[in-house]
Amino acid sequence: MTTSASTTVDAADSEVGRLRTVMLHRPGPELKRLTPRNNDKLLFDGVPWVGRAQDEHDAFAGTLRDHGVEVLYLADLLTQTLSGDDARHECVEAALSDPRHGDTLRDVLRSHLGGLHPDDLAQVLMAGLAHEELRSGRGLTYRLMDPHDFVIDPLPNLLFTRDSSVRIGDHVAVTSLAMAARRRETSLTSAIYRHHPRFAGVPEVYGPQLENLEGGDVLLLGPGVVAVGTGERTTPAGVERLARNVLSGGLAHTVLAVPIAQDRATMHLDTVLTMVDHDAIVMYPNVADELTAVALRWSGDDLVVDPEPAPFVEAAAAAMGIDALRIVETGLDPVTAEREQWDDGNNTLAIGPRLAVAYERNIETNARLEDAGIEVLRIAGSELGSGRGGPRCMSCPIRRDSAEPSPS
Ligand SMILES: NC(=[NH2+])NCCC[C@H](N)C(=O)O
Repeated sequence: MTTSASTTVDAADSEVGRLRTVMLHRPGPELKRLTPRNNDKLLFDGVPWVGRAQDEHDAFAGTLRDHGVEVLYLADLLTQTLSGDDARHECVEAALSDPRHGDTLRDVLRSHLGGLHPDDLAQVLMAGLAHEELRSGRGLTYRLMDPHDFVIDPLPNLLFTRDSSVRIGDHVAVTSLAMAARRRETSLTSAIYRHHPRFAGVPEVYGPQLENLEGGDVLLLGPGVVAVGTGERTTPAGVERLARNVLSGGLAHTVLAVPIAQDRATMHLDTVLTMVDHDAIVMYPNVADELTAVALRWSGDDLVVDPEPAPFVEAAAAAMGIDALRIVETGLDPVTAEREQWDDGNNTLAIGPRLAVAYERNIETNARLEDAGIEVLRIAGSELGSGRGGPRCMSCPIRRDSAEPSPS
């Protein structure tokens, strides 16, 4: 049996090593900005009941803490980070880089943000700023804006901390988000990793100015093996860049590029499969059965791309050095599977091998997980789920025990 090596450094080399520290974002005022007019643009499928979403999220965090996981909140880290001038400057300039502003409004905003206490600045950077909240607004842009417009757009998808940064080994990849509604998120995560003392000096293996790459597409299949989905969010160029950086830096020996359909239902690889044990995944058969993978490796000083794609499950097992991946299928019949996939039935968060957090509503998938020997910690997600994300994408592991067998 594989045992885990306990670690004291921030690192992760799998999706299932015992989870020690995680970064979450408790939904806040940015969710109150969602209306039927803007929810599509802001990538939510509805208008959540914010108080209930917070209760659900608190229960999620409570479940993690009950299992010994340290929970760090993005909002706290950001507020602490913003007490430094450099971080403040970076985050403010990122908010002001919106070409809609024009010079006059940008100057007004710069002086408004410059006067805010770190607590208030963090709130504005996360929840945005409505036209009517900027009392000092002036100039043509300001005058012609609709009173309902945002001078700074809110970031309701901060909730999905998995997407804006990923641990790969002891490095961090700050990603490059594809959708306009999310792009500014990485200015905040980037500032946290660069300037917060908790993360001082963490080596970076990717950055927000690079080709599109989102954390929901990145799966650490096991030590040395990284699968990266490419579809609606991560581009093939993003996979190639990450592979180059990860392989040349010795953080992995194989990267598997996994094409997925360019659909909302399958926006990230973690919507169709996630790991629940060292050698087991939960996956959506309607899609995942057809998945292929192209293996990338490093030879000498260049990327070597396998000439032929292989079925994903076979390529994954080969790269991981195991006979086969055990597969737990989403749902029951194809319709239940489709419903439970949509409700993030595959988007489970492993706290350790064979121990996973899942939305309670995915009854059939959870039953199948239990039949396969996976303990399921059920959480409510009726409101949280309206952003189309589950326990995995609402969590960014900072530290997991290594999945490598510990030396005996
Ligand atoms: N890794 C994930 N599955 N993330 C879900 C992100 C959902 C978010 N509303 C978006 O569209 O970006």
